[in-house]
Amino acid sequence: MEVIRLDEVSLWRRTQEEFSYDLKKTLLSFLEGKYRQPAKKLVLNKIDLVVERGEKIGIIGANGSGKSTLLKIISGILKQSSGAVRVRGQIAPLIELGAGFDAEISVMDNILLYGVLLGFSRSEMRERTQSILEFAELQDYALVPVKGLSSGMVARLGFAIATDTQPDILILDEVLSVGDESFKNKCKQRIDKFWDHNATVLVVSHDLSFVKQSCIRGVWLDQGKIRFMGNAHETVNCYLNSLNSI
Ligand SMILES: Nc1ncnc2c1ncn2[C@@H]1O[C@H](COP(=O)(O)OP(=O)(O)OP(=O)(O)O)[C@@H](O)[C@H]1O
Repeated sequence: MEVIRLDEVSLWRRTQEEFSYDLKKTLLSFLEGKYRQPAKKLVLNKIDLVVERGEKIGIIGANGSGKSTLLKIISGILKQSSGAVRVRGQIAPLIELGAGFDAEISVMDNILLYGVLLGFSRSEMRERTQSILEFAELQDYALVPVKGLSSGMVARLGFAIATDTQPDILILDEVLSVGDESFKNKCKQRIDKFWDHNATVLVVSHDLSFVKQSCIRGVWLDQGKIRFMGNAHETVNCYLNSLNSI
């Protein structure tokens, strides 16, 4: 059964330089007749992707190739400029490293907040809090504001929350690159559990051996385009070969 379908999905984003334009400069250049349209970049370029229920897909590629953006489009955080996106089933929240949490409030309150956003009642979430803290190994940090955690700890918290709720579709961004070895193993086991439950898993990772080991299919993104798609081994090898030939 098809759970995700992207047809010719493209996304344009304004380039970062534009953010440094201040209003006065823009107005002045406009008055002088020199106004330029803000530069835009094609971040995703006609992506076609069909994901079947239960697939485990690893998304790889260079920095800036569009991997996280693709996950955001699938999760509905970003809207494509053109093309169609269809997703069937409950999708886990995509919690980016560092973002997504309120840094000023405690770990516990962030867990409750996320739960409520996901539609769980407060009492239900209170029950879940313990298992989330335990999995993330952050029991001693329950009352610490998130800004007091290391980036690896934030990633662990994100992973623990996203995977505690048994979603149909699990989407993970880079979490495995940040966790230490023992946490990585725990993550792998949990991901395997999702596999057993026939959940669909999409992972962005720079950890190519993880992609080879734990994913069935691989997608290699290159400058916003799918450069190669196939079984995970083939995809990783193809990507590595291209790096070696530079
Ligand atoms: N908030 C933003 N506004 C404008 N452009 C952005 C924004 N975030 C990312 N981009 C641009 O979109 C492109 C793709 O970024 P994306 O984060 O999806 O890449 P990535 O493959 O996940 O990279 P990495 O491996 O470094 O995490 C890059 O050119 C980046 O500069």
